Amino acid sequence: MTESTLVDMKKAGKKLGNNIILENVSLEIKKGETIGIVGTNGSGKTTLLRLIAGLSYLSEGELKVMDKQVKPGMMGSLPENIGVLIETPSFINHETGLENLNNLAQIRKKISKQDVKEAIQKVGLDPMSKKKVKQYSLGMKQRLGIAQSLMETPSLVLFDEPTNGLDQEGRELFYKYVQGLKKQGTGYVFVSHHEHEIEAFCDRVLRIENHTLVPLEKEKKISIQLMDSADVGKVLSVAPNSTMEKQEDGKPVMLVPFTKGTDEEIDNFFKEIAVEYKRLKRDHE
Ligand SMILES: Nc1ncnc2c1ncn2[C@@H]1O[C@H](COP(=O)(O)OP(=O)(O)OP(=O)(O)O)[C@@H](O)[C@H]1O
Repeated sequence: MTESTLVDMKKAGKKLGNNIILENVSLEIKKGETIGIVGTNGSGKTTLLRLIAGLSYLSEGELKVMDKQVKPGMMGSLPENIGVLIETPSFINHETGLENLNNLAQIRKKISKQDVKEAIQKVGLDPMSKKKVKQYSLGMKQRLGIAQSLMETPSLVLFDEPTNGLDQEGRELFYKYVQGLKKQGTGYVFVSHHEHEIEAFCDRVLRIENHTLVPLEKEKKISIQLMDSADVGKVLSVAPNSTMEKQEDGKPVMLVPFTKGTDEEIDNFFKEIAVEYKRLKRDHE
């Protein structure tokens, strides 16, 4: 554990009733790192996030979050600078988005009303809208939940399926916002079923298998040529570890990292972000 460690989980175990959910889980997250967690339904992904957030406690092992030991009875003395979006965000329905976030910002009094407005703008919502949250669509609520979790520039953010319900624009804005804070040192844990999205975006991806965390096999890169040069930004927004290689016939060639995946799955990933491309080769081929 060093000064730049945000999360230090050692040999952690979690039982719920008589069921073992997690066993022998060790995880270290450093400043500015994006960690992806994948796994089948019911494998324990949300449980892991809840443990790190201090919403639930280990049955075995040790957990430090920003140097504070997380253990039963410490509610209220948890590290304050954690942003959390776990499950559906809940807001006061008869208030506007701005009113909701202003009220929440009052709890810690870390940011100004102007900061709240800017966070709402960053997710593509209008802070001055008179719409009450009850009139929001699912995607709008999700955008507001993202603004809430990021508005105070937390050191660590825990995201459970953050892009659920987001359209293409929402996802691009989300990744841009996340990437901006990452550069300032914010660390992230992403839980998602969109494996390719998470693999392209995160620095490291781990899978929960047989109750424990297993790193996904070493990164591979595929070489692609974009049909439209304007799409470079789109690829970088969801796969920031990609690199621009060269131009061929005026069209950019990029290397995009994937940990695994069939050709069809990778095609679907690019379809989802609406990028037309031609496959050149995989670097491991
Ligand atoms: N209160 C509880 N008591 C007993 N078992 C529980 C309880 N809550 C959850 N579980 C069990 O814990 C396991 C892990 O649940 P969790 O929600 O962490 O999985 P997940 O990987 O996030 O699933 P999903 O992909 O469906 O969101 C599941 O098998 C679930 O049945």
